[in-house]
Amino acid sequence: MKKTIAVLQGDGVGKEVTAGAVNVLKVIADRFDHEFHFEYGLIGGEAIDQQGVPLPDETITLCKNSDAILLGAVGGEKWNSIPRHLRPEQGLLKIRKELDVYANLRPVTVQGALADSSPLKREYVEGVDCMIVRELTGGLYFGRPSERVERDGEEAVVDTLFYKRSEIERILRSAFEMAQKRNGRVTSVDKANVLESSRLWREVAEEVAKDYEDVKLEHMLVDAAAMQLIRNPKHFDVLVTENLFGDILSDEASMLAGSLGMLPSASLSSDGASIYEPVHGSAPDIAGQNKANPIAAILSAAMLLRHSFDLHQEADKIEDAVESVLAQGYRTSDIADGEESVSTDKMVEVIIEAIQAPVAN
Ligand SMILES: NC(=O)c1ccc[n+]([C@@H]2O[C@H](COP(=O)([O-])OP(=O)(O)OC[C@H]3O[C@@H](n4cnc5c(N)ncnc54)[C@H](O)[C@@H]3O)[C@@H](O)[C@H]2O)c1
Ligand SMILES: CC(C)[C@H](C(=O)O)[C@@H](O)C(=O)O
Ligand SMILES: [Mg+2]
Repeated sequence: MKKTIAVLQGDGVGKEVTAGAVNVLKVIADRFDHEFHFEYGLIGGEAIDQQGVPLPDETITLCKNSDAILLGAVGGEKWNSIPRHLRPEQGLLKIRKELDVYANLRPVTVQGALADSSPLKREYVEGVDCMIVRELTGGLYFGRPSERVERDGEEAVVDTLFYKRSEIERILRSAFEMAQKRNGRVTSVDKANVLESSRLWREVAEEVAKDYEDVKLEHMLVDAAAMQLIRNPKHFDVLVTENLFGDILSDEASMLAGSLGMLPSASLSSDGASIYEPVHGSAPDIAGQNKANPIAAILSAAMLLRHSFDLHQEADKIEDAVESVLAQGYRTSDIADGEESVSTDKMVEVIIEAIQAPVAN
């Protein structure tokens, strides 16, 4: 198979972990006889430094002409004081919008070998297998106006939580379809006791549910969901929610898996290229130290193979390799529990060795 993959490494640890994921994909291409072309593009702080904008037009063109996009992370201290519309994060939001990748899948699975790395007890987290389906191109992040205003003679501010019915419906359909392939349960998370947007969300969820009789729908308020994720994480199969709630709940859920450095994601559009990126950010506190956990980025590459190229055996190979190195005891410092840890590069190296290892008969 011949494919072009756009690589947007971004800033901070984004560069380090994406380099690892690209190396893993090269090894997969070799082993399974595929041709992957990697084309690099600028995004985030690096793009601001080189071209004055967080998402140059060439990057958009590159992504639109590629079969899939592997992204690292954007942002960092250096760009924190520039105007908001020019910040690295705006580049990320813009590429998501340009490609219309509205369905952000964030699987939360707990590796058996890491069940003691979570702050929760092993019995609560072992066997957790939840799919967070986060709406990614609407809500508060994109609603207008979003600006400083003056009210009653003082400085004030307005952000807008805006959704069209069609935007709510399509993400809910993605969640129901996902549940059909999984364990048949959808938890729709909202704040319908307060927000009008959530009331419409709930109405649409009820309507959509009629088309999926094999799926059981429940509604949960977001504050309660945040609590249930800790109290009884195994309760969840597919958790679907709007943009901001999904952002927050997925970082929370990462602690079930032991670290934010473990969680991959896929951002899918209905047609066109999809984006694959770790859930975490540029981690300025550990950037440049060869310390970041590359597993979230590597598992994102596995999601790329599965969702964009239909290469399931290849994706399985990567996921099995990750599982096996963790079982052998390799840990980056975020999951080492104070025990001995390995560098980013070493973790990538052992994962690649596990991929290349001959299959036992
Ligand atoms: N998708 C993205 O590009 C993305 C996502 C989140 C945050 N950000 C940006 O990243 C910058 C830093 O944000 P933050 O510090 O709040 O969030 P962060 O996700 O970068 O880091 C939060 C914490 O998790 C740790 N961490 C993150 N990834 C890790 C990894 N792979 N291995 C080990 N530890 C890891 C960090 O060291 C830090 O302690 C900000 O500019 C923010 O806007 C970008
Ligand atoms: C950097 C930020 C805009 C982004 C988001 O909130 O979507 C990040 O937190 C994420 O989860 O990908
Ligand atoms: Mg986030």
